[in-house]
Amino acid sequence: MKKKLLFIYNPMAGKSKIKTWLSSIIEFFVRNNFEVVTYATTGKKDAKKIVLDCLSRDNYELVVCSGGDGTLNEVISGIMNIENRTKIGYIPSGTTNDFAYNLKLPKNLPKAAGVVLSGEAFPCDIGLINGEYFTYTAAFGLFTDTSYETPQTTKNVLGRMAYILEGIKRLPNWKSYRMEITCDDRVITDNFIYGMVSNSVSVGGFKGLTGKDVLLDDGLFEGIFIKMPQTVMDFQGVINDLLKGNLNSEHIYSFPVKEILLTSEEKVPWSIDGEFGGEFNSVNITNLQKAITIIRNTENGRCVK
Ligand SMILES: Nc1ncnc2c1ncn2[C@@H]1O[C@H](COP(=O)(O)OP(=O)(O)OP(=O)(O)O)[C@@H](O)[C@H]1O
Repeated sequence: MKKKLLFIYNPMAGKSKIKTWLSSIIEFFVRNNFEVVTYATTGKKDAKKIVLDCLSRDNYELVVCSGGDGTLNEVISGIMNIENRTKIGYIPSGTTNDFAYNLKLPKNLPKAAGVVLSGEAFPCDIGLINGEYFTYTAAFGLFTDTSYETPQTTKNVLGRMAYILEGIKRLPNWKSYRMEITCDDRVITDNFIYGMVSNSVSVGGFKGLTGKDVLLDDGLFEGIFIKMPQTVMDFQGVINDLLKGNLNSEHIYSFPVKEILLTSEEKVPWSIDGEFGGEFNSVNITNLQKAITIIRNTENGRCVK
């Protein structure tokens, strides 16, 4: 008997590359003895709704999604609400595809489809921020709004360059947030231009920002909080620290996070997996260890181009 595979793709993600490969990817799964149920997403939260609808009606061996980090987030959020969490396969076809680096997935879409069937099932941590799930990052401050305010039409034409151009536009408008951060027995009060709780070697397309100790299943996130520079020297210090990967300095707080509380008088806008996550005075983030099973590439232990 054929096994069932639910395939959800965002036709507008990235430069719409999935449209070129759609038929051959479906044929590949069918040739490998899967009955493929396919849905194209039509807008925000659609992928989550499809997962909830389909998985409440039928049993699936695999849920495969294709799109960017936003689509993956929606699929995972749907799976997190199901009792028997189905295994997830991912074919990255978005603009940045940060999370795909962690799974060492090929950029070539048919090859990534191959990994869905040949890779290893990996239990991966998931984050919970004020009741919403995130796959790899929750962040506030400098440049985080570029990820959700860059128009999809510009991303379709320019790819990642669209984010960079939006980021440059925002450079003159630095803003800091006064926050109290409580994590384990540490309480910090300071003015921050940027903060991030993440589980990824790549954030916003930049690799290495989160340090060298990123493990996706250790029950811990990496917390990084950059203080507001007071002088030009401070500003240079922040840039130098980031370039050198020196995350524990007089300019930057960095520590592992199992659970963290951030409070502020002013409402702070958050980006969750690159999408707008809401504005909050109080944010509670928890690591849900090994909450989902996702397929990763094991071929030579590296990203295949
Ligand atoms: N048919 C559609 N038209 C427009 N937007 C859509 C459609 N389907 C889904 N979306 C929304 O598009 C948003 C962005 O999608 P996604 O993250 O997959 O691609 P991306 O932004 O190009 O890539 P990345 O997040 O890796 O930078 C998501 O919020 C998703 O809900």
